[in-house]
Amino acid sequence: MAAPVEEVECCTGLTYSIRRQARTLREAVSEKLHKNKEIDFAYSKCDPHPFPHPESDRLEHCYKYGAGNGKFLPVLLEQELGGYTVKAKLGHGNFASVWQAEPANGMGAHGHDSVAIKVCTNSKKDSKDDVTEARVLMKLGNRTDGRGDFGKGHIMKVDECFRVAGHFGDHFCIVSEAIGPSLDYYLNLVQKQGLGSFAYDVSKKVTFQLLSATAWLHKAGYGHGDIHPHNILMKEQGFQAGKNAKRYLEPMNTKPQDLKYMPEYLVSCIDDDLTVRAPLTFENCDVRLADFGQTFKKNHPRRLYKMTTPKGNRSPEWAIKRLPITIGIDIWAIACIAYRMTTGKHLMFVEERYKNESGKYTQKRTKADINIDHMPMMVELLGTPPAWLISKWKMSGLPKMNWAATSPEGTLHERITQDRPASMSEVEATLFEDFLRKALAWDHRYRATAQELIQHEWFQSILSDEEKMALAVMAAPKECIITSFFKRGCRGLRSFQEKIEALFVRKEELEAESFGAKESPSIFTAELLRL
Ligand SMILES: Nc1ncnc2c1ncn2[C@@H]1O[C@H](COP(=O)(O)OP(=O)(O)OP(=O)(O)O)[C@@H](O)[C@H]1O
Repeated sequence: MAAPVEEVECCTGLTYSIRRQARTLREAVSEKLHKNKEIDFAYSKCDPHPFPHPESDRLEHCYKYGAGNGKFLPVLLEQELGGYTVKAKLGHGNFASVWQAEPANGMGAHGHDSVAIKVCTNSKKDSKDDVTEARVLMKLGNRTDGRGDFGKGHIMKVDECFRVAGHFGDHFCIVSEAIGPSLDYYLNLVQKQGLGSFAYDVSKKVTFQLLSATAWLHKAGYGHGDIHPHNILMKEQGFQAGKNAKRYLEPMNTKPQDLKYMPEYLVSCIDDDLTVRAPLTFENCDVRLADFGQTFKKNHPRRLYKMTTPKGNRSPEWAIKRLPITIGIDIWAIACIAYRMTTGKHLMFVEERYKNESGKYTQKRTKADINIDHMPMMVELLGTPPAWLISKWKMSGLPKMNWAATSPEGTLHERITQDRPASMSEVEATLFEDFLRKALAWDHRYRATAQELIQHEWFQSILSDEEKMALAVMAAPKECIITSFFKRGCRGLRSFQEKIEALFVRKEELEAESFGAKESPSIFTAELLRL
């Protein structure tokens, strides 16, 4: 008779029963560790917020200071920071606090009398990303696409970087021009004013500028990876942060052992105050794409350890296993933002935290839990995904769907009809739907590129003659542009000698701009032979 399974020895020399016990023990330990981790996490996050704000919890939490990794540098107003004097707080995110500062002795090296200093957290892992962010932004600042750099002006520029010593290691600081409030500020402002959404042409213009910045960025070989309203800043001439209030810390709000690492007070930032600004207008809206902390090379898959993009703006690639994260995630996020600006409603909204019985937000939801809500929402809105994606659906742990019953078109059309602003005509609504469908293609390989989307008819009504011309140049094949560039160089010249010289000058100019390296030699020869 065969021996009972428990008694059989496996290749490790242990009986199955011992292995099973060991596994149970391991699982119990890991569960306990996980629970402890959660309790610790929940403990710090669920501490009473030092100053619960009536509208938001935008004041950073005390746990962002204490001992450890990933903590902020305590900064106070009027403090000296790398040759600048801190004047006001501009905002904070998960990985940095941002301060408006003035050069300690007059005008700064880059001609700005007021700058924004992004003081990054002390974590080594984050610091690597911050250095990457600064390096990429500096590199982008020096890059040209040789076609007039359409869209580059809407990308934030970096002036300089330095490091400051903190309690637990160095903090990397990035100095840039102080730009203005974030798009999120204006979205909250229109909500508060009861307008619901931006004026229709304003939302179109912001989307267009955002797409042109993204098109330039993608052409330069990078994806942004974290496009959301907090990271889209609206340029304001002579921008000054609004009044900052000092909120003095009380010991009861902080852990006693962390007290010595806390700043004396926290500073409320501009985004808290929704009373100081007028809404955006078509004339004054000027986008700057900021926060390149998650930027990635176009052809390299993204690292996933630090994701801050609002979950509702994430593309299906985030949830479906073994799909590459490409620059298509930027396009998806922009489409979601465009919908919110135009209609005042979220295209897809998922709760990022659990709520307790009294309706208060508590811990963060897990990624899997969020996907279970988010993905069926996508199906309902955009219709049935392609067959290959359905085959990956199940292994990605997503909820079972009755694919036969899902509508192939989805409810996007009905949603637009229901949510569209009164100023959007029937024709415009059709164009808007077409724009969204192209940007929200399930398959990232068939999703429209930023370059294609800025040429979309939906934008035609708001484009200036200059912009139309720039778009035509971008759309023209490289060969045509180079040929006309050589031809223009010889225009009006009579002598053979002058024409040859002009062609050589143009050739050198092209080489200097490293534009059309492949095409220009043959076109140059052809033009030379034509003389
Ligand atoms: N140059 C600037 N001018 C004006 N305000 C700025 C500037 N840079 C950043 N801010 C403000 O500071 C906030 C936080 O900055 P940023 O998004 O770069 O921080 P982060 O920690 O990397 O954020 P995230 O958590 O999104 O990764 C922004 O939402 C914006 O309001």
